[in-house]
Amino acid sequence: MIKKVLVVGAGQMGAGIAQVCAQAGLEVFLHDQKEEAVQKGLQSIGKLLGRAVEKGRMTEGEKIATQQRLTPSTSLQDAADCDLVIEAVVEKMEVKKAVFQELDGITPKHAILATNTSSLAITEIAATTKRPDQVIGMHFMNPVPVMKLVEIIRGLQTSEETFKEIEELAKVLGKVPVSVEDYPGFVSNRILMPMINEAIFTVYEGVATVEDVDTSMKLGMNHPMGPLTLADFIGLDTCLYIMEVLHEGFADSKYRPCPLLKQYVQAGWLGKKTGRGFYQYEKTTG
Ligand SMILES: CC(=O)CC(=O)SCCNC(=O)CCNC(=O)[C@H](O)C(C)(C)COP(=O)(O)OP(=O)(O)OC[C@H]1O[C@@H](n2cnc3c(N)ncnc32)[C@H](O)[C@@H]1OP(=O)(O)O
Ligand SMILES: NC(=O)C1=CN([C@@H]2O[C@H](COP(=O)(O)OP(=O)(O)OC[C@H]3O[C@@H](n4cnc5c(N)ncnc54)[C@H](OP(=O)(O)O)[C@@H]3O)[C@@H](O)[C@H]2O)C=CC1
Repeated sequence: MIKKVLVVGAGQMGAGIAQVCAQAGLEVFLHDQKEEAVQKGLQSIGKLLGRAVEKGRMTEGEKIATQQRLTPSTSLQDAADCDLVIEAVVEKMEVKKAVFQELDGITPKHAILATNTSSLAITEIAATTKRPDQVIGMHFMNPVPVMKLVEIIRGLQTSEETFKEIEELAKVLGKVPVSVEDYPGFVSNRILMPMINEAIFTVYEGVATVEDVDTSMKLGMNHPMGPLTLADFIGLDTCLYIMEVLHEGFADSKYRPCPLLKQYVQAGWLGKKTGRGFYQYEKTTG
């Protein structure tokens, strides 16, 4: 039974995951290397819980109880008595592997190690641990408190017991789980990211402006956000890493990342989180 969770990475995904876990009654550590990042994550959770109280979806008492279940962490040793770790650090294989190796040595034997990776191979991450049967993909969508879907990805070595526990947890969190096999980009990003990349190509080739591309998809296809607004929201670094995983994983040129996407990432224009991407933002979000 999963009661205590540590979330690694207090960025936009990690904070959202920590929030929904705490709201569901779990004890949660929110971990990042820097104290400042943890505090930023906790602040954003506090704001969203405040909004939930204003909207009448939660009482002030429930908000306080949720916040009391959230503990800041800057040491991975806090995972020593956790039943589950959900990793949400940057989308880079070598960084995730290092985190999983460290966690493997810290967490109790029964603990499940889950990754929120958008595209990377669960099988490869699992193979760096001594418990590959207890490693699994638990891919939440952004913004986590709002979006219902969780892709649950089995690595080649993932046990049925691990899969069932995580599937059950997703339901406890109020999410709808779908079962996905371990192929680059899984289902959601294999379909979404080439569309975003193509939208960037249309701007790169001068077919239309950023605004007109977004308007086409919003008003023409009823998408809630245009693809370039969505790319900024996801993070252009994350979009590029996912395209690179698809390109390399399928060895198919149809997944080549648009040069403009590469250039924006090189410039540090990562979207909403850095204040500039295809659009400009007030630099408030983390
Ligand atoms: C990259 C990956 O690996 C996978 C991914 O996640 S891909 C990204 C998937 N996500 C999407 O495609 C999101 C597409 N966009 C949307 O669905 C909507 O624009 C949206 C839900 C984000 C916002 O909805 P909206 O109607 O335009 O705006 P708004 O009315 O302000 O917000 C609707 C609700 O969402 C909440 N919300 C909006 N942004 C939020 C955020 N960043 N965090 C938490 N909650 C948020 C608002 O509080 C609001 O809730 P209430 O009405 O209950 O207060
Ligand atoms: N953005 C999205 O829409 C979605 C993203 N994902 C996936 O979630 C993961 C996180 O993405 P997102 O939240 O957007 O990214 P962010 O950049 O917002 O957050 C990542 C956080 O992890 C921290 N971090 C990096 N390395 C470590 C480490 N070794 N130990 C602890 N913390 C670390 C970063 O700190 P610092 O900045 O100091 O490096 C940062 O605070 C990625 O794998 C991404 O693919 C999944 C679904 C949707």
